[in-house]
Amino acid sequence: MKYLDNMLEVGALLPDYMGFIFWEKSSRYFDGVMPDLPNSIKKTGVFVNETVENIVKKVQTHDLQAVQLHGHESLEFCVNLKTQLAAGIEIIKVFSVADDFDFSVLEPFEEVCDYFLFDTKGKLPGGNGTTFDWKVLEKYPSTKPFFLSGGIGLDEMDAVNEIIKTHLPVYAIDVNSKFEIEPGLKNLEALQCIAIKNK
Ligand SMILES: O=C(O)c1ccccc1N[C@@H]1O[C@H](COP(=O)(O)O)[C@@H](O)[C@H]1O
Repeated sequence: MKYLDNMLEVGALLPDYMGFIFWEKSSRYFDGVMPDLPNSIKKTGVFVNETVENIVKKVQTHDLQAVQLHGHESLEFCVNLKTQLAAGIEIIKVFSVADDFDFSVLEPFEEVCDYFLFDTKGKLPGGNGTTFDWKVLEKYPSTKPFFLSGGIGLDEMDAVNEIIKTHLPVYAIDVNSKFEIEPGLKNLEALQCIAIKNK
């Protein structure tokens, strides 16, 4: 999210999480003032290879409840970050997935991260607007809940509903560029379709 009025409108739909991109190179880069949002919404900072110090500052300044690590953050980095964040701030570690994704890389992160997030490997660290072949998730070896992400739009909703019905621990569906009018400006009408379906 990037624009104040748009944040308030989307906030009224009560998503569980709302994301703010703190990666300067993104067309969705957020550098504004955080509005008052319903308490149930976890304000989530999205970071790409940022320093622990800067992440902690953003968490405090914007009263974030979760951080999404969307770069090549190492296990050591995550452990260090955890010690610097107040208790209860969630760490969501992103992994960029291609057909040959090696799920064994996840195991060391299980303890320190609250959730995994699977996004599509692409040119950009995130926001590529493309899906990956969710069949690779059949090899998911863990019970750790994960966010499913990467190019999810209204056209993917049937497939989303199918994957939710499987044994996989899909915790949340993360939508971004496919629900936008322009980068950072979310399409309320499109979001309302899924918000209503979820009630
Ligand atoms: O959206 C961005 O600009 C972005 C930049 C850097 C890191 C992450 C970013 N977005 C995240 O990417 C995924 C997938 O987005 P999409 O549906 O493919 O557009 C999502 O988690 C966004 O938060």
